[in-house]
Amino acid sequence: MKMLKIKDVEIGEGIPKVIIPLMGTTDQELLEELEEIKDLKPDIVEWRADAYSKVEDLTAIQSLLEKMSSKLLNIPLIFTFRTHTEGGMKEIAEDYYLKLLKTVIQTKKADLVDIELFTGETIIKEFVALAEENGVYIIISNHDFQQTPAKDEIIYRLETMQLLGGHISKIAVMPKNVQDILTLLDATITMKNKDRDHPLITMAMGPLGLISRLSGELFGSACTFGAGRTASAPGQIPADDLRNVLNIFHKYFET
Ligand SMILES: O=C1C[C@@](O)(C(=O)O)C[C@@H](O)[C@@H]1O
Repeated sequence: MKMLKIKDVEIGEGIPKVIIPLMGTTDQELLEELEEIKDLKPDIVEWRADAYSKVEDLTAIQSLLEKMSSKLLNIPLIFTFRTHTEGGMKEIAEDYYLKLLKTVIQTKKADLVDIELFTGETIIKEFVALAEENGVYIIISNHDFQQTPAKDEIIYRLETMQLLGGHISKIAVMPKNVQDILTLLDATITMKNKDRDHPLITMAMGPLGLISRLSGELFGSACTFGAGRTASAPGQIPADDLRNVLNIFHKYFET
């Protein structure tokens, strides 16, 4: 897996990088939350803007992004609006979703922007080109809160993300039993062994899926989400517990 270096963070190399989500709803809450999570030493911070009360105000988004990026300094920032159909907190029109992502990319204040695979191939390719012009990286993502697709389907989605030019591919699935976790891990290791040129992030959500959030160094998931003030998905454990396990794993792990 080729490594992607964003600021000083080497994604796809060594210990999986810990991403802490910001889930505040107001400017004040978000800025306080940001200070709080900085103490947890995140490798990367994700702003889950679908939780933000003023997400439909582009000027408010731009000004908050500026404040966040100036406070985060060398910590990369991901901008994510998780759509309602993929588990997000707010429903917005598709046109606005696209306008929002475009505005964020053009501010150049987020290092990475998340776009969902089902947005459509043509649009995604346009966003990848726009991001590259602006020095921003694209995570193409997919979330299944109902089930775990078959291994071939998971691989197909991750490969499609790569073919569309995304810089990182991410899939989150919901396991119904232990076998589903093996399916997700099997798809992940299969993709890792293809040795394509960009990092993957995979996870099984909910309490059953916890092992997938801890074992990325072995199976090939380059980043893992840990909760700061509030978890952004079921199954996320506190970031400091997560880091402890990742460190123990890394200490005794030999490639
Ligand atoms: O895509 C993801 C992964 C995630 O859903 C998780 O399961 O940790 C959490 C989200 O905030 C993030 O955008």
